Amino acid sequence: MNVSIVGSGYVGTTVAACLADLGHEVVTIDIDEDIVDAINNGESPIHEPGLDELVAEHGGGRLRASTDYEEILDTELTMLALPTPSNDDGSIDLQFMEAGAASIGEALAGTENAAADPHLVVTKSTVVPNTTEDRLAPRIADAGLERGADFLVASNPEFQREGTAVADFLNPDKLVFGTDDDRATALLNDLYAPLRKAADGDVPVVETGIAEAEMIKYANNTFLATKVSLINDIGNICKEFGVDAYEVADAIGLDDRIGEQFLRSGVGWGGSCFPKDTDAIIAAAQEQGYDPAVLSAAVELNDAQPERLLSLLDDHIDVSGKRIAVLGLAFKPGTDDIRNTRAVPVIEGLQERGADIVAYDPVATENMRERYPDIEYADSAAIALEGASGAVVVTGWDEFGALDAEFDEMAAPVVVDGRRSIERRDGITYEGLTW
Ligand SMILES: NC(=O)c1ccc[n+]([C@@H]2O[C@H](COP(=O)([O-])OP(=O)(O)OC[C@H]3O[C@@H](n4cnc5c(N)ncnc54)[C@H](O)[C@@H]3O)[C@@H](O)[C@H]2O)c1
Ligand SMILES: O=c1ccn([C@@H]2O[C@H](COP(=O)(O)OP(=O)(O)O[C@H]3O[C@H](CO)[C@@H](O)[C@H](O)[C@H]3O)[C@@H](O)[C@H]2O)c(=O)[nH]1
Repeated sequence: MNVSIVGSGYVGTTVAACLADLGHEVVTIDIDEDIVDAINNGESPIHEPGLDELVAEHGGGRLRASTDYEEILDTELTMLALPTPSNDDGSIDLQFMEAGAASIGEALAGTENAAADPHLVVTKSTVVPNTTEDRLAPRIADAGLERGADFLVASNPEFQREGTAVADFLNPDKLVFGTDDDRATALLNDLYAPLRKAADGDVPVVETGIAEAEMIKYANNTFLATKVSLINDIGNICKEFGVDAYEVADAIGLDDRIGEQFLRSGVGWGGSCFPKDTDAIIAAAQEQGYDPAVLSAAVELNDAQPERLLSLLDDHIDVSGKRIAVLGLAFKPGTDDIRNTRAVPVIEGLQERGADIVAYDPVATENMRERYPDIEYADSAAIALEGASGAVVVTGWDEFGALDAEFDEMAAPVVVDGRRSIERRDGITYEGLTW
């Protein structure tokens, strides 16, 4: 199939490279010329395991990039993989999606191709229910196009995670096709046929309505975010009783109804998706007159975990004027992404207390330096710990688990672990956030 993808960021580039690898001819359209040049030169514009190889193999061949929306005319379907950030009040900002939809409409309207099959426009981005229907289809139609005759719309949300995006896309738990027209469903089936054939096991396909598909994405993300907040709530209770929350989590995870994943308690969830998507669906629900109490509580609890971490440090030392090591800056291990990382409230809490911060992360230092140029960055965890009067673990990088003699170099070995990365041991004052 000939496929176009508007927006060549994390999702657009990963999906494009994987679809090219599965045999489709794919073109991505982005306003960023550096991204376009990189892809055409066979270089991945983003860091994701496995993506470099796919872009190197297909870039400039079955995978191309362009700044020109006219490219979509040679394709049967176009995916919208544009950003859906938050407005100041947490609600979804649809300006990029509406601009992209309008550009698609203008490109399609410029053709003499009225006799051809209608072009399918698929919402890949995460959008609140009814966005495709109420906000995107009308923008496409604004160019003088008729829905059903000139174009169709569908929703096909994406569930990939950062750090495992390629593997997640190629072996998904499920595919969700939100459509209101059999022709759209047929095109999505054709698009994913090679993936379903190549996947490790059976891939269930959920055929549903467009708004249902949009909501499935929010239900998925907010369920997982709330699961982490719930285990954090349970973990905070455990800490009060001197009970090990990880032993408790391992045990309840054996119950299939609970499941073992997303039960790691600690300093909370961050990243480019959970915080923004939780805020967006809460705001959208409130606009409809419904206040989602559990989701709001999940956010409130998540916002409080970094301060709990710091108050455990306060129990042992007055950090004012002291050198304090922050271990881990990325929002999770395996990425250099610092969007909504819990390291930000931790750093700001330490700054408010007058601490002298030294931060370390194996890959996210440069990103954090742009945001906080004035704090000290160490080249290794060992250097960060040297002379420090306290350390906090914010990201669960495996290498922190191997630290040992390095603690002997601290001025006062107080360690507060927000990710259960480090084992309790003699010679250090150790506090686990929930154990
Ligand atoms: N990042 C993830 O892991 C992930 C996973 C699942 C779903 N999502 C969702 O996918 C969507 C995209 O997220 P992302 O992380 O890929 O975003 P991103 O910011 O990495 O990429 C978006 C791209 O769109 C380009 N762009 C902006 N305006 C444009 C326009 N008018 N025309 C063409 N290109 C334009 C930007 O230059 C950028 O390269 C969001 O809704 C997000 O919530 C993200
Ligand atoms: O037991 C756990 C699991 C996760 N987290 C935290 O939760 C956040 C999110 O982690 P993860 O879900 O692995 O990362 P993302 O790449 O943000 O992926 C989520 O967001 C994407 C964008 O919508 C979705 O596509 C994915 O399915 C969804 O998992 C991170 O800060 C983790 O540290 C915990 O604290 N404890």
